[in-house]
Amino acid sequence: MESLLKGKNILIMGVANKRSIAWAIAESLYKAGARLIFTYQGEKFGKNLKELTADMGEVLMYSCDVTKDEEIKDLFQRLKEEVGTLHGVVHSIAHAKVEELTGKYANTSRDGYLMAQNISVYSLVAVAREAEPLMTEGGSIVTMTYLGGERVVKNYNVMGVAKAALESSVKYLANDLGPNGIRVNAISAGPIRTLAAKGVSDFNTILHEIQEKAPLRRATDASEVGDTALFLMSHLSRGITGEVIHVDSGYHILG
Ligand SMILES: CCCCCCc1ccc(Oc2ccc(Oc3cccc(O)n3)cc2)c(O)c1
Repeated sequence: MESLLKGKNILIMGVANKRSIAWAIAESLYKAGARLIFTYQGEKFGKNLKELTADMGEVLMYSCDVTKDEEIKDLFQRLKEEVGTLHGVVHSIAHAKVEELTGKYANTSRDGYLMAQNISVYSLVAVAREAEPLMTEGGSIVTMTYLGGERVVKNYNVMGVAKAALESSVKYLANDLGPNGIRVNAISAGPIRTLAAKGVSDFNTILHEIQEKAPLRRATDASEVGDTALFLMSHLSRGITGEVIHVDSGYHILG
């Protein structure tokens, strides 16, 4: 596996700390020989990232607030100058108001709905648009989704509707970018105890349910998602685009 991604430049957006799914993906891609570039949002996560990547040698990292088109444009302009060709993008960014990740979905506010869509869905559209011109040798874009975007999962609410839109966006982006050899896919991960997961009510209930009922009778480990991302970034998945791959111990197959 140490050379599957040799010579590939891959951008990873969304590392907050060592428990982030984006960090587990970074570890898998790094072990496969990729050259990693990171974006972070806010000084705290920037500091965490500097510490996490200390023994990775030269690593480029940029601050990027994905709610600002100018920041996305500037990011890719700098990547064009400092990296040149991009072979992959990992998008692991989402947000919703924590008070709207509990109770009735019908109580979602207009600005809460728009914020969830803006950060969790539209950011991928803008990133894909700006990344395309740098992906001159083709490539792969991967984003993160969850079962709550396909069917009702209690409390997931406004984020579920955002993930439904994200999964549809993946298909439309796959169609747009396919002619240039750029694939666009999503990984639907089972619940993993991340900083973000702290914002979802009753997370522990769902995690327990999976350990009891999922075909593999265990929760998803972030390294499983990391390795699936490695597959999606590599030549091995060259025939796959517009797809959602479930890495969830099989839980999604149950009624
Ligand atoms: C009730 C569902 C239990 C399983 C949820 C699995 C999961 C865990 C984390 C996920 O990612 C986020 C990302 C941001 C997010 O919004 C947040 C998180 C923390 C604070 C905050 O103000 N908003 C909620 C979930 C996600 O999309 C899905």
